[in-house]
Amino acid sequence: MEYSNGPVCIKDLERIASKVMPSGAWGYYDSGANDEQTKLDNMTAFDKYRLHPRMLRDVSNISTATTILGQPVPTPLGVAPCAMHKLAHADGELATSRAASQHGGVMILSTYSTTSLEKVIAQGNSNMQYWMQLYVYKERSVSEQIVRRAERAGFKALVLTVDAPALGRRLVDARNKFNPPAHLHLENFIDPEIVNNPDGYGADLSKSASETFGATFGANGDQSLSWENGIAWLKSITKLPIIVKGILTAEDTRLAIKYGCAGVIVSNHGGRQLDGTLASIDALPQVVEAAGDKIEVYMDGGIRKGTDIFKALALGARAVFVARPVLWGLAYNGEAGAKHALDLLQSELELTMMLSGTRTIGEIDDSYILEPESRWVQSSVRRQQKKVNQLRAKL
Ligand SMILES: Cc1cc2nc3c(=O)[nH]c(=O)nc-3n(C[C@H](O)[C@H](O)[C@H](O)COP(=O)(O)O)c2cc1C
Ligand SMILES: CCCCCCC(=O)C(=O)O
Repeated sequence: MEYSNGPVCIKDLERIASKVMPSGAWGYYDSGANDEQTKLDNMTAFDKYRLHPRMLRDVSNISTATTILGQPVPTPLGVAPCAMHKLAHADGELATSRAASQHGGVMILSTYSTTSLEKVIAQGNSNMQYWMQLYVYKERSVSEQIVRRAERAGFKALVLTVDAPALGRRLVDARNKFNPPAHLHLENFIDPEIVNNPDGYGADLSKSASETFGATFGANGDQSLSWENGIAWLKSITKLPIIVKGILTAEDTRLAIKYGCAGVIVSNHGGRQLDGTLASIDALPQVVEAAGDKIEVYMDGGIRKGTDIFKALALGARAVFVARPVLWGLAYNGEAGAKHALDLLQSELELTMMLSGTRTIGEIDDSYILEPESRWVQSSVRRQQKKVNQLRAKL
């Protein structure tokens, strides 16, 4: 698809990626679980929160600088962990890492990266923090060695994904009988020192092609993982801060505090795991309230515009992460495309801040947002409904 001046929003990138990617890979990136209710809710739920901007403030200088885990970063916008960036572009995670470095902030690298963690972090600079995403395996030594490598390479935190004891049921992948192309490798498992049977972990994806890769995923993960045997174990083997990804409730937030986590990511895995949960943005307030000032709260899921980022920050997220938009950028034009996706979101955030009368991230709070139950939103909804009814009556 041709855009004379290039894609001007994330939706443009999505359309292009859907055209240029092979259908199996596109389906894998795009799909949510089951009816995809949660995947869709993640995006549409933002619409319920209306902005409540203030005028006539000096907005000649806007800064998106903030701190994450006590370290300064130029922006609260980061890259969520995604498996297999080489499905989008041959340069894969190297391109994403270079793009993210020009932009600054946090990049979370998936364990199921198609580029080794050492190569990915080598593309970074002082504007960047890299966090390593983990799944905990039955064979704990495999997880432990990934932790050791991440520590040696300079990753600043570990992100334990807790919403995937098994892969969600993604009907598109099932229909497509999707398996990644055989030439791709899950490079973090290609290390004879750490994994006795790298192919058992899908390292050589051609070897797992006879079964679905979801089965490969499920076979190794420790489904008995719990707060006691998982978080406490991880804390016993590393000094890196632990962030738990996939939290949707106040109850689990309190447990994350109890077990000494540094932060939680409010996430439903982009709607790819349990279909029917709350949209991330709707789950955020209860997590923020339970977290107080004890741990940092981040969120991902459905962010496609600068106003979405602003709304998440207003509801208490310290930072937000995007997955599919970056993959779409990568599919469009490798490193430049991934950077384009991040640049679009960053510039839209800056514009939203300016138009809302906020100059710093610290100024953005819930006074800039009207929650769905607010009487102003309700009366606007009622007025719209009345117009719809009048139009219907004329038909
Ligand atoms: C193709 C794809 C692969 C993903 N792989 C991982 C992964 O390896 N580990 C993980 O914790 N989350 C993974 N996720 C979930 C994302 O980190 C994130 O939670 C979610 O996609 C955010 O929603 P968004 O895509 O609407 O931005 C993946 C998501 C996608 C779309
Ligand atoms: C054997 C590779 C499985 C990768 C699963 C990654 C993931 O979390 C996803 O949502 O997809």
